[in-house]
Amino acid sequence: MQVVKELGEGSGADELMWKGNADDGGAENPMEKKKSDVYGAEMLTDTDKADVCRAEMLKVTGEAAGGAEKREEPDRVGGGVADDRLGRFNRRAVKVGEAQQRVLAAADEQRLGSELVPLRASGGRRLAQTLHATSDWPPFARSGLDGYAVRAADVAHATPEQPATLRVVDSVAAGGLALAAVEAGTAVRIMTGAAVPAGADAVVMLEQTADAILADGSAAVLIKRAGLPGQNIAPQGEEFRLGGALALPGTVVRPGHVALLGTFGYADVPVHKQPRVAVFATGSELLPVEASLAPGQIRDSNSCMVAAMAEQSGAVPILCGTLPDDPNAVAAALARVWESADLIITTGGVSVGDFDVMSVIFRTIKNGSWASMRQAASGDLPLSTDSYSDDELHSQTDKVATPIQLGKEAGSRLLFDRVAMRPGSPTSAAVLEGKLLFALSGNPGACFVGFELFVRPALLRMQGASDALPRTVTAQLLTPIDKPSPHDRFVRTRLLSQPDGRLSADPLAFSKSSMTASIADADGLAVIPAGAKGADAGDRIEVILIP
Ligand SMILES: Nc1nc2c(c(=O)[nH]1)N[C@H]1C(S)=C(S)[C@@H](COP(=O)(O)OP(=O)(O)OC[C@H]3O[C@@H](n4cnc5c(N)ncnc54)[C@H](O)[C@@H]3O)O[C@H]1N2
Ligand code: MOO
Repeated sequence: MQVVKELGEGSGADELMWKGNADDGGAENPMEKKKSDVYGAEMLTDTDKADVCRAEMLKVTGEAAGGAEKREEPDRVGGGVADDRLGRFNRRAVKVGEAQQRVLAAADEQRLGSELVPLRASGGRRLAQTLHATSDWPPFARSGLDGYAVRAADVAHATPEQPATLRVVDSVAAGGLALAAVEAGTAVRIMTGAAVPAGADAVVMLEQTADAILADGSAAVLIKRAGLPGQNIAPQGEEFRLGGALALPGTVVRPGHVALLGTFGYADVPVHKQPRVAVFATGSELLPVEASLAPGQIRDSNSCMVAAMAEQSGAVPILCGTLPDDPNAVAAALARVWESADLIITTGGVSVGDFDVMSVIFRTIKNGSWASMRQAASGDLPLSTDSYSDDELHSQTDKVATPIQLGKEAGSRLLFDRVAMRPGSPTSAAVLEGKLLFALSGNPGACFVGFELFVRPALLRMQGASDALPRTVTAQLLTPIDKPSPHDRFVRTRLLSQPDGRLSADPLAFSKSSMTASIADADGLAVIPAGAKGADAGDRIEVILIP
């Protein structure tokens, strides 16, 4: 025990981990140079680093090299200090694209059902089925102007000097129907939007006519401009034919769709249900937004930011407040909210610190002991993660009346607990008893990026979006991003239009993982691929658009 403790406080492995994963401020780590020299850390992947850490720890604890594989076995809750440390570091980084695919596959399994909402409330929702035109549109040949419905043949040669004279047989307003048909030598006065009377095949605008009286005293019109068949008439079915598709499932209902659906009589619209998203912030340092600052404490800004982002993704956030750095309290809270949420997001406590509670929760999911922990934390067992071994846990759970299922059997599985990206490398995701759980970093910048890359796509997919991944554009980088990184980097940036119409990316200052200042100004996330160098000014780079 003593040896392990010493390792924890001063090992090169730990410092290497710190260096490799802390945000851009990591460059200021005074140990950086030394550790890079020893391990070539600049280009180590997280997996490499985890391996180095593991190897170092196994060496110190006296285990054979082959023991490393043994350590891949589930690390059990409460398995002792050495196990705990191994569990903390044994997190293999997956690439962003792979992590997104895992999230989308899980979200596919959790697509939400549909509901009918009033048309007025359908804006921003996603259609649950293809909607069709319920009639031709326009439903009748419609005048585009105020004027006279005529037979084009009657006015084919009309000029101001030699106008065509037509007897006016009727007048029709929008919403009405002419009683008389247009026959040779006659016209019907017509208003914009009215149905063109039978017999007419052209409408002449009022400005090209003059009123007249015939010898018999009846009303007439002088047509002073030649007309062509079809002029100023919107034919029936010009825009849509009965049964034609208006919009496909998954389409976001925009104002234009609302207009279409209103046009075709969809008073109620079938849309995907909105995911209910529970949002917890973990961290004993967190104060509610309305509280005054106290020494060492900060306000919980992540919860509301995440809630706003969830809303922007079509979800209904449920703000659940802050949780202390106590795994049992977190497990109990997750269990409590599980019923009323479709997806759960936590922020903070996901790294390797002593109080990183979400890492503990994720380890139980990873090793299949989540259900035990949940049950215990919910009050059925007096469990404390560090006071019970796994065996003790199981022997106690055997005694409870309702047999519990272990995590995997109950539909819980880890999707990833580390991503090869910066910021947000500790971002973790799991399926928790059939529902998606995301543990975003507490660092506001990393929290934001984690949401954009993983949570938003999940929420969109649950609402039926086929194009759930973030949209990207290509832009020219305005200022260099020099720092090499073993992981892809996602740098908050402003997007500007150049005179030639192309886009340029202007990386924002104060854009470290821990910083909040630049989030509000960001139009996009500049993607700087992993590599020994960053990116030069003038490079064409990919930028993820922030909605
Ligand atoms: N030894 C190591 N330390 C750290 C590593 C590592 O690999 N080894 N990773 C670093 C990286 S990268 C990140 S990112 C952070 C992630 O930390 P957590 O996600 O566990 O977040 P916390 O430690 O809880 O908080 C980090 C930071 O953010 C503030 N915070 C937390 N919650 C909120 C909130 N709701 N609203 C506003 N601000 C919040 C918190 O006070 C901290 O300052 O870990 C590095 N460390
Ligand atoms: O760099 Mo962490 O990955 O700061 O979010």
